[in-house]
Amino acid sequence: MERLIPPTLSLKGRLRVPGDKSVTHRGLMLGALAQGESRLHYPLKAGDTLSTAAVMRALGAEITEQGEHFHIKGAGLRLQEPTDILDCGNAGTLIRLVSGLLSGQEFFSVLTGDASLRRRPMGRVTKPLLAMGARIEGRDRGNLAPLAIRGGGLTGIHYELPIASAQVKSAVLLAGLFADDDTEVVEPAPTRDHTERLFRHYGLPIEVEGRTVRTRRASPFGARDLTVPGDISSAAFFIVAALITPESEVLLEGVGLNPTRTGLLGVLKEMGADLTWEVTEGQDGEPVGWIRARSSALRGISVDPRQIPLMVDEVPALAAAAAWAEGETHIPGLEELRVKESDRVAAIAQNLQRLGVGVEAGPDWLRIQGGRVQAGVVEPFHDHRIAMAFAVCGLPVGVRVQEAEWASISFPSFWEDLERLSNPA
Ligand SMILES: O=C(O)C1=C[C@@H](OP(=O)(O)O)[C@@H](O)[C@H](O)C1
Ligand SMILES: C=C(OP(=O)(O)O)C(=O)O
Repeated sequence: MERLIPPTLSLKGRLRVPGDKSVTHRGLMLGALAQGESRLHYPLKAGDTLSTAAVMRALGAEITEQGEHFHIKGAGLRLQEPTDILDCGNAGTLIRLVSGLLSGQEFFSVLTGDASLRRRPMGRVTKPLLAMGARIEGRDRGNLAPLAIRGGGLTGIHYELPIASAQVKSAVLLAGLFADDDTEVVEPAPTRDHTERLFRHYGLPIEVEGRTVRTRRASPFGARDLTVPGDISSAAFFIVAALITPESEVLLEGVGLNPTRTGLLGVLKEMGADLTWEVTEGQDGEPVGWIRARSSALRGISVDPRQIPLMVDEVPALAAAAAWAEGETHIPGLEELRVKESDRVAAIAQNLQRLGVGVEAGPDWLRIQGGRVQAGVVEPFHDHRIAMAFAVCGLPVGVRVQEAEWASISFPSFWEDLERLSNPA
C-alpha cells in the first residue's frame, strides 16, 4: 500500500507514542517464565511483539489482551514443548532472545521467521549458546534460521561479546538462568540494559560491574505487574519531523528515557536542535519523561561512532535530519545496520538519492550532503524504520511512501498520528 504525504506546513501537538518494543518483548518472556498472574500495562501491540505473545503462548503461557494491558498467566521456569514450529515473523529480538530461553529447556523446538529474518545472522547467538551446551542446528552451519534447538544441561560461561549487541547479551543472560555455575557477559561498549533492569524487577539474579554482567541459575519466581514506557525509537520520527518542518512544536509524553537509548537526543542537540527533555518518574526500573522538539536550523556534524549503539535503531531518523541540515553529516560505526530488517546503510542511501539528496555510503558509514530535499517516491525495502524515516524526510516537500504497511511492525498508529499532528499546505 502506498501512502501519499502532502507537503506539510507545520507539525503541532502532543503525542503519547506506543509502548517500548524492547521492554514489551522482554516483559512477555519474563511474565511467561514467572509463576502466577500479572499484567503488562501499555505494551506495544504491533507486528513484532504480537509474534512474541504467540510464541510464548505456544510454549505454555496464557496471554490475553484485556483493554490497555496483556494479562499473563506464567508457565513457570519449565515451559512446554511446542507442537509446531515457532514463527518469529520479522522480529530479530524475539528469535535471538527466545533462542537463549529455549537453550535452557529440555525439549525440541524450531524457530523460523519471514524472509528478512531468515537472512539475518544467528551465529552471534548460536555460538555462545552452543558453548553453554545447547544443541542447535540451522542453515549455513547454524548461522541462519530455521534453527532447531534441543536445550538443557547448560553450564555457565564467561563470554566477551565480539559486537555491541543487547540481543546477544540478553540471549546469553536468559540461558544463564538455566545454567550450572555463573554466566558472565562482557560488552565491548554499553548497549540497552532493559534485560538487566527487568531481571532486577522480577528478583532474578543479576550483578553489573562496569561492562560485565553476571547471572546464575534462577529459582522459581513470582509474577509481577510491569508498566511499559513509550518507545523512544518511535518518538524519534516525530522529534525529527518537528525539527525539520517550519513552525513546528511537538511534545512527546510518557517516553522511556533510559540513558542506553537516548544517543539520538545528544547528537541532534549537537546539530543545533531546539530539543528539551526531562525525566519525571521512574517506572518499574526505567526512567520516563517528556521530550519537546521545535523547528530548528540544523547543521551537519561528524557523529561520534561511540554513540551508535545508544541510538542504533534511530540512524534512519538521524539521516532524515541530516538531509535537512546545512552542510555535511558524517555517520560512522554503522556496520550493524547492514544486518537489520534491511541493509539500512544501502536503504538510507538509495532513498536519500530518490529525494535528490547527495549521499555517499561506505561499508560502515554514510556521508550526507544536507540542505536540499525534493519531493519523490521512497521505497522501504520491507523495513518499518525506513518507511517511517523517509515519510518524515519528505514531509516538508511531500512524498509518496511505498509499502507503508510495514510501519505496523513497531508503530501501527504512525500514519494516523502523523496526519493528526500535520497541517498540510
Ligand atoms: O535488545 C533489543 O531489544 C534490541 C537490540 C538492538 O539490536 P542488536 O542487539 O542487534 O544491536 C536493536 O537494534 C533492536 O531493535 C532491539
Ligand atoms: C532492528 C530492529 O528490530 P529487531 O532486531 O528486533 O528486528 C528494529 O526495530 O529497528
